[in-house]
Amino acid sequence: MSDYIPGFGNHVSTEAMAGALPVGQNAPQRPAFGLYTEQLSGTAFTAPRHENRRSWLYRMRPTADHPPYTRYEWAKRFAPGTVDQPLAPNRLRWDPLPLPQAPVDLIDGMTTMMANREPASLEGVALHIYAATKDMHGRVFVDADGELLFIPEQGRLELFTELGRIEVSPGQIALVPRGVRFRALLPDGSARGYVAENHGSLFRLPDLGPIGANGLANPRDFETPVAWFEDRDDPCEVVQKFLGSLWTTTLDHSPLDVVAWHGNLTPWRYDLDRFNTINTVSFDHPDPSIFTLLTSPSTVPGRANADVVIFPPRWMVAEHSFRPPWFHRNVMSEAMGLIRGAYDAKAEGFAPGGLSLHNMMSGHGPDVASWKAASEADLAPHKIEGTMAFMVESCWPYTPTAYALDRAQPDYDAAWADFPKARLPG
Ligand SMILES: O=C(O)Cc1cc(O)ccc1O
Ligand SMILES: [Fe+2]
Repeated sequence: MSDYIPGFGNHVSTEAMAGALPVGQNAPQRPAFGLYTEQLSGTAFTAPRHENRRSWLYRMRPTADHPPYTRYEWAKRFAPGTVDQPLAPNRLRWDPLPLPQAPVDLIDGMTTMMANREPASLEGVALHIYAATKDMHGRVFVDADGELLFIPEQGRLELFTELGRIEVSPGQIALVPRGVRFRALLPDGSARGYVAENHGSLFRLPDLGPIGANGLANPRDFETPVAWFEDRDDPCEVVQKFLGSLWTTTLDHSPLDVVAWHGNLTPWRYDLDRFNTINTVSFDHPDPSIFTLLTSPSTVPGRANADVVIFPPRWMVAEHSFRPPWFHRNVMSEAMGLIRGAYDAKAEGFAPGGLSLHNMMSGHGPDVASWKAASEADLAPHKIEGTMAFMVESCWPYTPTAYALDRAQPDYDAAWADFPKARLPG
């Protein structure tokens, strides 16, 4: 569908028409072909160089030329705000959302499940689930509140963005930067998956520390699309998420009209099967930070605004150890989803497309069946196959939306009921 340029955070130069990209400067007096120059900033102008992200866009019309936005009255489950009554410290889990019966596109098929902080604080993360059955026609979406990490679970997405076209399948993820307009098509007729909306510092690859220079998600496996544009003079609605609400305006042309661009603020996709999973070859279950794919640091060193962690197929070889996740209480808050297969800490009730929330300090870990099986297992090397779970772990506790809270599984606590009591000697 598109050509891609390998690498994470690289300074990319790409043009869909020869001669569109200025050479040796960003803002020529008269850009080629009468194009308009626009800088799109993902970090403050003055961010340290190694964190600074921006791209220069050369487009057929300036983004500035648009009528006023008014409230978008549809997509009632998208960004409705979270519940405002005190939140009980309960563990929560959700069954997958059904695909809509009627034709619904990605925008109207979005359900916000939980969020923390406010977008205006430039911190926090929201988790949405999309379930869509129709291409976006005659409209685009743009998120001023954060970058969007798409985690498909069913069906491919074609993301036609201002900076190029990305096809992403279940088992891959894709990122659309804050402020980049895009249209989503569903080549398989329907699609379902998760979106992590990051209001905080931009996702980056984690430091590897003693792991060394290689491992986990390797930079070369991220793919950025080459420039692509459409020259369309028919009406195009722009739906924008801004400060937690949805807004709409209509242009008389497609804003996907960027003929060339250069910079390091880019969309990308990544195949989760490329993740170089690292784990114990001796004993005990390492902290799940060993599986960090992306991190959005907070202002406190080592305490992430959001870590995106995956649990891929892997060999389990730990000796004399309880191999699945241990029981734990975490100062960080954990939202989890499942892309395929089963998760090794939950024998039942956590289905692909489902979601769970273990907020700050809530006791959780293996359910009774997983605990029993792992406690009695023969500890021969064993490969966990056909699975892909993920976690968006945040230092900020999540609050569900009213829609999500109403639909949480009623019996999730039963996952940890009826553990036999320890038998002390004497
Ligand atoms: O709760 C979970 O299932 C996520 C998780 C996985 C793991 O391997 C260790 C700790 C942890 O929170
Ligand atoms: Fe956990």
